[in-house]
Amino acid sequence: MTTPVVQIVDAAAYAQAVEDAVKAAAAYYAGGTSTPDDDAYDRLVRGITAWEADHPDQVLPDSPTGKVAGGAAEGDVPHTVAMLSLDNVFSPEQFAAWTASLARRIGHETERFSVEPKLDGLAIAARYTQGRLTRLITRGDGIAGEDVSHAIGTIEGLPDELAEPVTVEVRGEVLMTTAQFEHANAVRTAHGGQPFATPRNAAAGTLRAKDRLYTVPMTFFGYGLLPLADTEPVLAARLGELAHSDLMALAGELGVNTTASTAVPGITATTTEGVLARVREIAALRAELPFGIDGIVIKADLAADQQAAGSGSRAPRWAIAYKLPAVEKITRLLEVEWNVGRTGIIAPRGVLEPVEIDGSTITYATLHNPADITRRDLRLGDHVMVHRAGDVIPRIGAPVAHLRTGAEQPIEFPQVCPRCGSGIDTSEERWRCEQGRNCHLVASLSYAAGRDQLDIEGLGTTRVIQLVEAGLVTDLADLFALTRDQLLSLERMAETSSDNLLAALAQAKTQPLSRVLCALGVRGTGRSMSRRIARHFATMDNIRAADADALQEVEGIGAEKAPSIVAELAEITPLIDKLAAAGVNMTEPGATPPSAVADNGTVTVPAAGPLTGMTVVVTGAMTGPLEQLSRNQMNELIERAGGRSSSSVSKKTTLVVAGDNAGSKRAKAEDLGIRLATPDEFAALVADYLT
Ligand SMILES: NC(=O)c1ccc[n+]([C@@H]2O[C@H](COP(=O)([O-])OP(=O)(O)OC[C@H]3O[C@@H](n4cnc5c(N)ncnc54)[C@H](O)[C@@H]3O)[C@@H](O)[C@H]2O)c1
Ligand SMILES: [Zn+2]
Repeated sequence: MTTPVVQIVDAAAYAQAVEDAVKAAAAYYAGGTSTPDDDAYDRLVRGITAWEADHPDQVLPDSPTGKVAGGAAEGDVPHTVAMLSLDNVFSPEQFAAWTASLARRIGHETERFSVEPKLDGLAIAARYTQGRLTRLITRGDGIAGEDVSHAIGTIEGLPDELAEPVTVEVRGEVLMTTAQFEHANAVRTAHGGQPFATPRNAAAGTLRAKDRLYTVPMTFFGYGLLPLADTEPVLAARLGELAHSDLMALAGELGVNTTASTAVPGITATTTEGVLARVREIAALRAELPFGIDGIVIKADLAADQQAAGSGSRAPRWAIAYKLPAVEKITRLLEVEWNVGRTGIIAPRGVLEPVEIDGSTITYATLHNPADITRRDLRLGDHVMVHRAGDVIPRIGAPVAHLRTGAEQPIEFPQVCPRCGSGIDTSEERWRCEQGRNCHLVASLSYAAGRDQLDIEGLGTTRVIQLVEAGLVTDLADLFALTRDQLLSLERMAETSSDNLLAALAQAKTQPLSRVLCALGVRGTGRSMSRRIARHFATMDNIRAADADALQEVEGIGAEKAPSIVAELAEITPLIDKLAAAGVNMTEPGATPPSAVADNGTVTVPAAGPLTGMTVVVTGAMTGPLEQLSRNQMNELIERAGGRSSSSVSKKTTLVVAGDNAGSKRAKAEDLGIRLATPDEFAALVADYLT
């Protein structure tokens, strides 16, 4: 997982890159929001490193290379022992090379390794005087850090008082757990602040903030224990001799939180294989951890090995970070979709400008709920931090506010259920369709009653909801069993409307098979596909008898769609039977089944109509005898007359029916020299088929 470098071409570009990197690092360590994502920063630093390797005499003093915190952080409290960064490896091979170089340096194989998660927060030194926590210092530039003692009392796992009155320095990571991060952003935005983009960013910003009106908790994990100047000499000597794993046990006994309290406790291993096995285990658990990790830290466990290895100016030689792929990237939020779940939960989903995270391209990410969108102050067009760990659904974090251009648009929340049109219950953070589990039923009944399906006048969504809520209808077929008395028992249902609805239902039973099929809502069978299937098979029995191969004879049904249509039709067999029993028409007028081979061996060919062999496109407003026809009805008419309907003009088009205000389709037909007809001319052509 080595990201490509930024190519630096000349000294000016190099100077600019150094300036950019120092600026980014300064913001990064101070908890600012204006940082690039880590991959982008690392690419920049690799570019700087590469250029410096070729131009060693032109290295700028500000350069981030070879420095702790990229040279950007500072402070005025000197550290007892330098607080360093870590070098990285990215693969088992690189790790093996590191262990080999360590063995050469110390003159023998490393006897024992400690393996711990690399917590993704920021390093801190906590000084205890006779057991009391007196001072908190950031890592700073490694030599001196900033005093952040004001944060004492807000960091879980870092007790005010140790179990023993010892004078020691505890080092470790301050971070925000996922829950603490959510809480911090809620509190921050409630106080009018911008939400933090990442938990790391939130921890850095919170730790350094002095005069906040509110406090938000963070968590500490210790990974170092060392003596201070006035530590009692026996203890000081002991701390200098203990193995890292023993120091961690001691820290735990003193009351300091360590990784021992997590699902990925630090362990020791004596072989490279043992270390790598643990690396894999921790990587596999990463997505489930309640805090972020960005790798695994491997240390020579024994004090003697550490001393023999020594340290460089930026990192110790006895420890290494085995980096895991970045799980956070910045990309743009393009759109928000609202999906209704099985139980009626209406969940927003963000559509992203595609971004690659850990080897997969991410185009969607969850946004939880409307309150969350408001809390994060997200807008369409925003640059957002996207987080994806393992197989978990990617999440959208906060917007990167300083990248706003002013063209961002507010995200619109739905006013009615986007699936069935009912009201929305907004009393909880997770919005829900008022129909709950019935939402799907209401939506499918409303769809079936629609103009292009069974065209049942008087059966709009409101009426469907009424029927469903009264328990009168539990599926499509129940509609046809409704009685006058039942309808009259409903509110706002007078005699006339009841009779009208019954008449409309009776009429719906006579609709052609294509519309009945469409009304069933089988995936992949919209209006025109339903017509093609119905014309091809002529009867519902034939359709149901068809296997996937037979279905593929219908134009537009491929190897992928066919089996799913077959399976879905099989699933709704009882419903289809119930509809047939209720008297719903199951044949397509004028169509002949494909294998209608007569006894004498001749195949019955469907009667040719005036449009046989033609592909017809309708555009503009219809007038005259065609005025009342919807686009769907026009297409039905074309197909009844033997033609093929299409919605776009191409070289294959044979006729374009162009009504008033016909636009680009007409122009294209003229360009291609395709025959044009007015609505009246067309009506005359298909007069026999107009019903
Ligand atoms: N996005 C940006 O603009 C930006 C700017 C600067 C740095 N960065 C990122 O920061 C990283 C470099 O930062 P760094 O110098 O803090 O180094 P680092 O985070 O890669 O590694 C060193 C740190 O690991 C931490 N750590 C966690 N668990 C540990 C454990 N068990 N034992 C010991 N240490 C442990 C300590 O805080 C230590 O200081 C780079 O990966 C870079 O991408 C990003
Ligand atoms: Zn609904």
